Amino acid sequence: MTDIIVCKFGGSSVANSNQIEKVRRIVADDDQRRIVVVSAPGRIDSNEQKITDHLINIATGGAHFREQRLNIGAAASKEAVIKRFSGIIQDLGVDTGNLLSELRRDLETSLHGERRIAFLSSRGEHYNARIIAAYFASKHGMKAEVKLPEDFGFQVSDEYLNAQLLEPSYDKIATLLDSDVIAVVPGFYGVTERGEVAVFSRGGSDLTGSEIAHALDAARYENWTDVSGVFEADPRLISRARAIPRLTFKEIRLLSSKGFNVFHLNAMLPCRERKIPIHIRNTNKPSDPGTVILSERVPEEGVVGIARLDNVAYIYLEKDQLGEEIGFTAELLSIFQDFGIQTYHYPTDKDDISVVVNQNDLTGTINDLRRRIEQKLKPDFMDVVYNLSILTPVGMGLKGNSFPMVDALGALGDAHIPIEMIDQSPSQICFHIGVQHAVADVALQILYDTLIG
Ligand SMILES: Nc1ncnc2c1ncn2[C@@H]1O[C@H](COP(=O)(O)OP(=O)(O)O)[C@@H](O)[C@H]1O
Ligand SMILES: N[C@@H](CC(=O)OP(=O)(O)O)C(=O)O
Repeated sequence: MTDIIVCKFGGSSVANSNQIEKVRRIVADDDQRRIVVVSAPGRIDSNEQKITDHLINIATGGAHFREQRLNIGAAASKEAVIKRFSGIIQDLGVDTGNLLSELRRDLETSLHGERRIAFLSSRGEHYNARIIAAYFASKHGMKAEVKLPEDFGFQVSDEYLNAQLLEPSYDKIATLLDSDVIAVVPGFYGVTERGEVAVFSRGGSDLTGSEIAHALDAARYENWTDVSGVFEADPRLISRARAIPRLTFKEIRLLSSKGFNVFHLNAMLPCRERKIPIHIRNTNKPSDPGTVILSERVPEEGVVGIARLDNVAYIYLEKDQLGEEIGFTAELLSIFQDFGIQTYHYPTDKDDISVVVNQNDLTGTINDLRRRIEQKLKPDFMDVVYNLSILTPVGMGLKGNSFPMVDALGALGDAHIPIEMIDQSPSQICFHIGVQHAVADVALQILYDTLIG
């Protein structure tokens, strides 16, 4: 293990010059903080959009915001991106040469399809890292340099919008420590073998930081955001929720995959492999203790957090003895795979099965999907149920302890909340309760009060 700390600052921490100054102070405060991964500027306030969303909107000719029913065209997004970066440069008072003309040129790229979306959506991180490194170095005499993925060889697969890091990158990442400068690295993107830009899935700067921590065998991976750690429930939904002091890698994996969007669900994997603690901290309150994520902890409670996933649908099939038909489930799941639809659970019984999915993935494909299932598997009955929310209590203390599950169902029953689905995870450290979206707020509140509050 080295004594290096890898820090990642999320979009909210680098959204404007005030935030960037807070980042500079945090980095300067500990000389072990040698790697600084930065995101694109995030929201300054809730009616602003993230720069990455503006960039995707430019790439898609305005379709990205149209899908979210936002009336912001591609030209307006272009203006917003340029305005935000020129504002940051001006407010920081830093000389960035012809960086803004480079940005304008990049926004006019002639790339098409996924390559276009990947390239444009990476520009937020790319330009922010260059500006932040210039600010660190020129204004305060810090020894800092930008290290771009295309220069040091952060190589990824050519799945342009869902890239994976390639093995040779690990040796290249190690070269970041060749000199004693602080390396400012843009998160979220890498380059393919052919030198094209490919991005991780959304929120993927967390992954950049985690992969770098892994490659350098860092002492710690600090993930700086705008909340004081991982909360027991989304703090926007449960105002009483508190930061969780300690979580295991397994617990954060389950919470992130079931709706906590504070930390990318795959970002714990590279750290887990080398037992590198992850520390989630608040850029606006650096003295708050935050949440530490590690290999093991002694649970003092049953449930440590409750995640919520909205926009869930399931496809339900009935066919006599399908549960005995070897290969039925495999064939059904391969149809979803052919349509590029990720499946979450597939509870099965003797004569029926349901497949749980993100309902946005069914937009535009559901009719073709149904047709293909009918042709291939000839079910007796098929139905699609939309607008569910899945609530997932998680905690190491649930293993072998069914009381919280009983309490949860009892409390929802007392409140006459209809339950659409129940499922216990094979690990026994979480269970899922599906309810109609319309009652999800009340149901989450009841579960919080019963299991944690
Ligand atoms: N359980 C949770 N604990 C903490 N934050 C959560 C949780 N669930 C959702 N969030 C939201 O995640 C946000 C932080 O994630 P994100 O917006 O990706 O930050 P960043 O811009 O730092 O990458 C918080 O502001 C909070 O609204
Ligand atoms: N900017 C990218 C990657 C990222 O990780 O952003 P953030 O740190 O703001 O979640 C996105 O919006 O998806």
